[in-house]
Amino acid sequence: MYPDFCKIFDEEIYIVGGAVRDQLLGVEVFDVDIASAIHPHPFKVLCNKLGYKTFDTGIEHGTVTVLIDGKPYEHTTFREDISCDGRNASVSFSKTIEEDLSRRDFTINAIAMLNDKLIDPYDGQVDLQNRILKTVGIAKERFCEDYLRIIRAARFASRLHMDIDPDLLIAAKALAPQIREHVSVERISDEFKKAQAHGAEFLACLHSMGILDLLFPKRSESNSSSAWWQEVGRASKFDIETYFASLMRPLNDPEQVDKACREYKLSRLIIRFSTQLVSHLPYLMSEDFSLEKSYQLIKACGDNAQRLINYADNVMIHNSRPSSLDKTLTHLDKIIDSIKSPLVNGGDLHKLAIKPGPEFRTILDRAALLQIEGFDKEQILNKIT
Ligand SMILES: Nc1ccn([C@@H]2O[C@H](COP(=O)(O)OP(=O)(O)OP(=O)(O)O)[C@@H](O)[C@H]2O)c(=O)n1
Repeated sequence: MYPDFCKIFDEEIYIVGGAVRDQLLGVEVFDVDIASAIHPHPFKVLCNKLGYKTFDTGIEHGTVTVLIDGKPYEHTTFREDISCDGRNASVSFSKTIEEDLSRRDFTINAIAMLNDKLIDPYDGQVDLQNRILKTVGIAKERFCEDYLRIIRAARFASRLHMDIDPDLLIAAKALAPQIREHVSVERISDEFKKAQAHGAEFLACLHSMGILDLLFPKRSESNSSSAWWQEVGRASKFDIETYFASLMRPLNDPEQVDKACREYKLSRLIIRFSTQLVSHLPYLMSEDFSLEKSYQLIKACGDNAQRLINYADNVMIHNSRPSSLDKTLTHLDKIIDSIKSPLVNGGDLHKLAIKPGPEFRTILDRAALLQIEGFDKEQILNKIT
C-alpha cells in the first residue's frame, strides 16, 4: 500500500499518526505522515540524492514533504516538545520513536508502523477496539501543551463514535475556557471544517463537553438544541458555505452573523451566504408570498440563490416547513430561469428608443416579472411601452 520507506532511504522511517489509526480502522487514508530520527536538512539531501523532490512545508517544526511517485509524504524528525504556550510548541528533536510518540495527543494517534510492525506503547489499538478516546499520559498536561486538542477530542470522538475517557472529560471541561485565549481562530475554524462530514455529532459532542457555548457565546439558547445540531447535520451534506451558514444561522441577525464569521476569519463566500441566509430564509419560510419580493430576493442573492432554495427545501426541518413552500420554490425556480434567459433585454429597449438611466432597470425588472407571469416577448414589449 505504501512505498517501502525503509528500503528507499535505508533508514528506519515510521508511518505515524492519523495514517496508522485510519488504516487500523479500515478507513481510506489520504495524508501519510512519516517520521524518523533524520534531521530536516540531511533528510532533504538524502531525498534529493535519490531523485525525490522535497518541499519545506513546516521546516520550523522539523517537517519536510517528499514527493514519491507523485504522492506527498510529510516527514517530521522525531520530536519532543520542550516549551509550550498552549498554542505553539518550540521543538527539539529526539532520538527515538518512543520519545516522539510520548508527545502526541491521544493513544489512538500515538501508534507507529515500521513495515508491518506496530509500535504501540500506549495501547492505542486496544482503545480503538474498545472505542474509547484517551490522552497519552495525563490529560491536563496534554491539553495545556495545546488547548486545540480539546476540540480535536470532540472531533475524533464524534467521527469515530468513541466514548470519552472520564479523566479526559474532566480535564477538557476544566480547561476549555482557555481555548479562545490561547488558540488561533484559524485553527478553530479548521477543526470545524474537518468535522463537516459528521457536523451534527461534532456539535453534540462539543455540547456534552461544555465547549459549544464557549465557541459560540451569543447563541446559548440554541446551543443545547438538538434541532440545531440536526439542521447542521443536514447542511453538512452540502458544501462548506451551506455548512457554515447553518452553524451561524441561530445568530439570526445579518450583522451578528457577519461579525461572527469575520471573527473566525471565514472566507468571503461563506460570509456572504451566511448573512444572506439569515436575511432571506424567514421570508421563504413564511406564508406571505409576493412575486415582486421574491424577484428582488433572487436578484440580491445572485449566485447564492440556488443555495438558498436548497437550504429551505432540504435543510430546514420538516415541521417548520410551511405548506406554501413548494409553490414558493417553484416560483423561485422560474425567476432564476427568467433572469438567466430574459425574453426582453437591454438591446430590445434600445430599439424602442428607451434611453439608459434609472428607468431602464425598472423597465427590465417589469419585463422580467411579466415573463415569470407567463407572457411572451411580444406581449411583454406591448405592456412595457
Ligand atoms: N494538536 C496536535 C495535533 C497533532 N498531533 C499529532 O500529530 C498527528 C497528525 O496530526 P493531524 O494531521 O492534525 O491529525 P491526524 O491524526 O492525521 O487526523 P486528521 O487528518 O483527521 O486531522 C496526530 O495523529 C497526532 O499524533 C498532536 O499530538 N497534537
